[in-house]
Amino acid sequence: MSYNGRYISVVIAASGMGKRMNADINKQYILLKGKPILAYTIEKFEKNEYIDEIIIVAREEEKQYCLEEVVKKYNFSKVINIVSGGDERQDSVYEGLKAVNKSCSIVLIHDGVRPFIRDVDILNSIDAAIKYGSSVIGTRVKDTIKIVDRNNHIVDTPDRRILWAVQTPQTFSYELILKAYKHAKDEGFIGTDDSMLVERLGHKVKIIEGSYANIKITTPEDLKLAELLL
Ligand SMILES: Nc1ccn([C@@H]2O[C@H](COP(=O)(O)OP(=O)(O)OP(=O)(O)O)[C@@H](O)[C@H]2O)c(=O)n1
Ligand SMILES: C[C@](O)(CO)[C@H](O)COP(=O)(O)O
Repeated sequence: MSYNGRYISVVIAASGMGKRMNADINKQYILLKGKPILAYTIEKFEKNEYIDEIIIVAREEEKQYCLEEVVKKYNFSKVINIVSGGDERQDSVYEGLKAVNKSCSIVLIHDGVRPFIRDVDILNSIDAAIKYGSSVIGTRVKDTIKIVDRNNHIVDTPDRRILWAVQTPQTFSYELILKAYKHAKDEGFIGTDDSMLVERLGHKVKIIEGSYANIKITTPEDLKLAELLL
């Protein structure tokens, strides 16, 4: 364990309510081939030799379920803490970041509902975060993207060669991401990913090309795709 003497932590955000999934249970606990989505996700980091610890962020009322039905059931020994999340993903991740080990040097932030992350992407994101201070896994946009106005009239067609769709993990020097989260909190800024908070500090974030299979399970169609990918 550990990467060239650096202590590597992972914060897995699993405190959402899955409104777009519209299922009976929160989507991170939906079973795929009998196993919760969240368990597939944790397993990727549990088995990665460079990861030292995993912090799960769960809804307060689901913490016990998460402990019994995911962490204990699948013997995840690297999960050292399950902390309560907040209203927004950003609030949840912040709680996770505050709970990492004091020795943490690099932290990966990952969505609990992205179970198809590959080992190579985890490794590349750690390498890039060590080199540049921050990294984000993403893919080149395949479609042509349009910018539209309030009436859904197209106002611009940006050059596709400079467009990327970003995923997680988003990986940072611990000191930098904590500073970015504190800054965003002080300013009342809510971003849609972690990188935005670091970008706001004026820091350049490195994009690493990942895989289109690293989907975020969001809507019912994604469950069908996930079953195929398994
Ligand atoms: N307050 C929140 C909201 C989201 N998440 C987590 O962030 C990840 C990505 O968010 P998303 O796919 O948007 O999940 P939900 O918020 O659950 O979905 P929805 O927006 O459809 O309600 C998920 O693993 C989710 O559990 C979180 O930890 N805390
Ligand atoms: C962080 C993220 O995974 C990047 O794609 C995503 O922004 C989180 O969830 P969202 O609520 O669907 O934006």
